[in-house]
Amino acid sequence: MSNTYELTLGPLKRELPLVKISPTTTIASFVLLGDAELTEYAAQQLSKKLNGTDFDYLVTMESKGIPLAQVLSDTTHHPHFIVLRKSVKDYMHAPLTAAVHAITTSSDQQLVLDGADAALLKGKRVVIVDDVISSGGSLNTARALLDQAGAIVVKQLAILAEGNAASRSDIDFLAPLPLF
Ligand SMILES: O=P(O)(O)OC[C@H]1O[C@H](OP(=O)(O)OP(=O)(O)O)[C@H](O)[C@@H]1O
Ligand SMILES: Nc1ncnc2[nH]cnc12
Repeated sequence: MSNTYELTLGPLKRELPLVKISPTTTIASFVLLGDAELTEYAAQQLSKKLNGTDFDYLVTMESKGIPLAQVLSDTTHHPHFIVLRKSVKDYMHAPLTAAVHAITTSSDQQLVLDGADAALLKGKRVVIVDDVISSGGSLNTARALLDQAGAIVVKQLAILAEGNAASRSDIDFLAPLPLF
């Protein structure tokens, strides 16, 4: 078996390294951080999926979602977006926290919504955006925090839907990504 998977996204091609993450699962590692060209292209394409969607804020998750949300924010003229962090910081005020299980991380993790951001999101229409949706664990936890804040999730976007996520009808994405 080759040790990379060729991802094609419109005119762009990337060789993703295959990485065994458990005895039964190998992923094609998609690390968006640092790939400005792909981030820009993906944001342009995802913005088309938001045509006609009325929303107040984009919400993403630390860390690989951040550059994508930044560019998408610019493209869609929504200058302020919200980041769910992976740890509590001393500068946060009354943060909301929830446990998260993502396919890439076996240890315990959490997602954190700063209380100031939670107050901002109350009653607001939000779009969740991430680089990859796989098990859906991160998305579920993000939704739980947004529910707690009283936000209304109107769309869920990702560049790639990995494994079974590609057959979900409640997310919009640009390409499937196989598991191996
Ligand atoms: O659907 P899931 O199984 O939850 O997987 C998707 C999540 O996994 C990745 O983040 P990761 O946990 O690798 O963290 P990072 O972005 O900080 O690298 C990705 O950016 C998603 O947030
Ligand atoms: N294939 C992948 N590469 C990087 N991060 C991921 N998170 C979930 N699936 C991933």
